[in-house]
Amino acid sequence: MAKPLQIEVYNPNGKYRVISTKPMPGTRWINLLIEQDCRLEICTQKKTILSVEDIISLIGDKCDGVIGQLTEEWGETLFSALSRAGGKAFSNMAVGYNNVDVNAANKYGVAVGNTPGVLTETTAELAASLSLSAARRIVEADEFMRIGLYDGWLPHLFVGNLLKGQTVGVIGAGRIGSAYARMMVEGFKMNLIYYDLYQANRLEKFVTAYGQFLKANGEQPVTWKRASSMEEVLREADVISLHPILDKTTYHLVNKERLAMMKKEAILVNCSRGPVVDEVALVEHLKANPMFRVGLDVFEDEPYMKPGLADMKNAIVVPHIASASKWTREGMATLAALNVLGKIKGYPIWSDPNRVEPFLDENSRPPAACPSIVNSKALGLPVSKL
Ligand SMILES: NC(=O)C1=CN([C@@H]2O[C@H](COP(=O)(O)OP(=O)(O)OC[C@H]3O[C@@H](n4cnc5c(N)ncnc54)[C@H](O)[C@@H]3O)[C@@H](O)[C@H]2O)C=CC1
Ligand SMILES: O=C(O)C(=O)CO
Repeated sequence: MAKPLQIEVYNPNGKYRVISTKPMPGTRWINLLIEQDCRLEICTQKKTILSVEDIISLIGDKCDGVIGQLTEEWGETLFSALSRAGGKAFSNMAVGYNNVDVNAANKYGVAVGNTPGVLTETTAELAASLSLSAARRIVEADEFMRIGLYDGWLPHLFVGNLLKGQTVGVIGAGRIGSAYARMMVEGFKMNLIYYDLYQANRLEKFVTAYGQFLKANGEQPVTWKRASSMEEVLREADVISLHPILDKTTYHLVNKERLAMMKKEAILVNCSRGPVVDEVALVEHLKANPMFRVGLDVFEDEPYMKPGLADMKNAIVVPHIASASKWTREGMATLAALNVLGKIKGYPIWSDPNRVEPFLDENSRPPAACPSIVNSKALGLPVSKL
């Protein structure tokens, strides 16, 4: 038999057994669970990505709920194991849940939680950082300094792109895409073109009002346009940031043909999910177009990069850290724990998963509701009247 995974146990006599497959930042989430009669077991095994077998061994014979991670494959096998152990609650510590087979969860009556809202600005800030770093070649220049190549100011040294007055393109103007668009429009006075299946009304109103403000102050107003196709964004924008969910419709959304439509000196940023971009095609495109730059937080075969990507000077690569601010990560842990706790306690579902502040206030008790359950309708779960 395989050796049991290392765990840390809180409140051993608690009535409900809750597993967290990873230690998570902060202590509020731990306290909220143990105050509500949960025995909490946190897997502390030194293994970054747990296998399905590892998680089955953690679930064991009795488990009321699991807080899991986006690196885990939550499908038929795990939901049936959780259901056999009496569990009806699972939450990803993430907003994206492409690692979860929601149909399988529905089949076993397991509620699936996620953590929207708390990571919107933090993730958008990383996309903005990558955009700026790529435009101004900050990583290349930093490396140049460190290896002692700087021997004096030169007119051509690390010349990059000015953002002001250029066009920012957003594909997927939901929570994060809209927050990023506002940062780039307001911060750098870029014009906006976006593509989404739905109209981003609030974003359009914001850019209109900001354009009027600039005009009233004698400055060039910013503009917005909702593109009728993704290709229109690719052709027109100077900086393009990808923020859709990952599903069948967005797999390899950016492929060889679409890369070829982009401007030769364009910047592409991906803080959504790796498979939204065909990474092999991207490496070829970067090789053929040295002035084209990318900023990547996510990769097609995480944690690996496709061959050649790491050698490209026109690529900035960071290890899936877009939501990694202390406030956000602690908030994500709290929301994930409250999703599981709420389902165990039979609480209703919070009516607006984007309005998460009441759950995050450290100085008051969180509402008696599950903050965000993605399959609440399919499971017929009641909605909170709060
Ligand atoms: N790199 C990181 O650490 C993080 C990555 N993410 C990723 O970002 C994604 C988006 O998060 P949110 O903005 O909170 O979600 P959201 O649901 O608010 O926004 C997603 C948007 O994509 C649009 N969309 C869906 N299919 C599309 C298509 N085929 N073409 C164009 N647009 C399409 C939707 O209409 C929606 O407006 C998450 O699902 C997750 O995968 C989120 C947080 C952190
Ligand atoms: O929340 C998500 O979807 C992430 O990728 C990590 O924050």
